Amino acid sequence: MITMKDFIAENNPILRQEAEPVSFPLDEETQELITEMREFLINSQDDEIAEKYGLRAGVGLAAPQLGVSKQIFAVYLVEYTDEGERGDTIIDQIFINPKIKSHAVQKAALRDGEGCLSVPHDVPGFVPRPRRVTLEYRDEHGEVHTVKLRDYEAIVVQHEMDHLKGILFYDHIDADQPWRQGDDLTII
Ligand SMILES: O=CN(O)C[C@@H](CC1CCCC1)C(=O)N1NCCC[C@H]1C(=O)Nc1ccccn1
Ligand code: NI
Repeated sequence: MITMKDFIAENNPILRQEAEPVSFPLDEETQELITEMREFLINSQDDEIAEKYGLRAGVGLAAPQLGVSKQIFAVYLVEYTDEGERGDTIIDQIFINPKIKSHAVQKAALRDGEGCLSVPHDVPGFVPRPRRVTLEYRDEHGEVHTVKLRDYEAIVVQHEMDHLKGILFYDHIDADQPWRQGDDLTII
């Protein structure tokens, strides 16, 4: 199973590389990787398992974070009830060779900024991203899908897309005024 020791260090050059496209049908190794990436996200959001294995809870994971420079990321986003029970699944998906086909001009940023499982320290500041994106990707079977995402889901997917392009969230933070909220920035 994937644990935090499988994450490469923040200064590892692989995190700054452009990841390679994946060919289909997927080979055994890639299929195994994909299964493990999704499992990691599910495990990391299970309090007991996360506690037992020292996992940082994550909602998304990109292959380059594990030192694998392939255009693959996983997102596992579920709703939680007030009692912390697992609710509806919002996104449970493997994205392969993803492409942003179009995006809104309007920007959105998370109120508390972003973090990254590959960055073991806080970097404060808004991370402005297009508020809506249209994403085309292949699933693990090679099927092509196109989805429109907005707000939090759009932010998560763009954070992962950045990893495939060697970009880290703090590359987007305004160095002079990290918490500057221009009039075209929606805080969510
Ligand atoms: O590339 C992928 N990463 O670096 C994992 C990141 C991805 C998110 C960061 C901002 C948008 C996508 C991640 O998930 N986090 N960032 C570091 C610590 C918090 C954690 C997080 O937001 N956890 C979470 C959120 C909701 C439900 C469960 N867990
Ligand atoms: Ni990240």
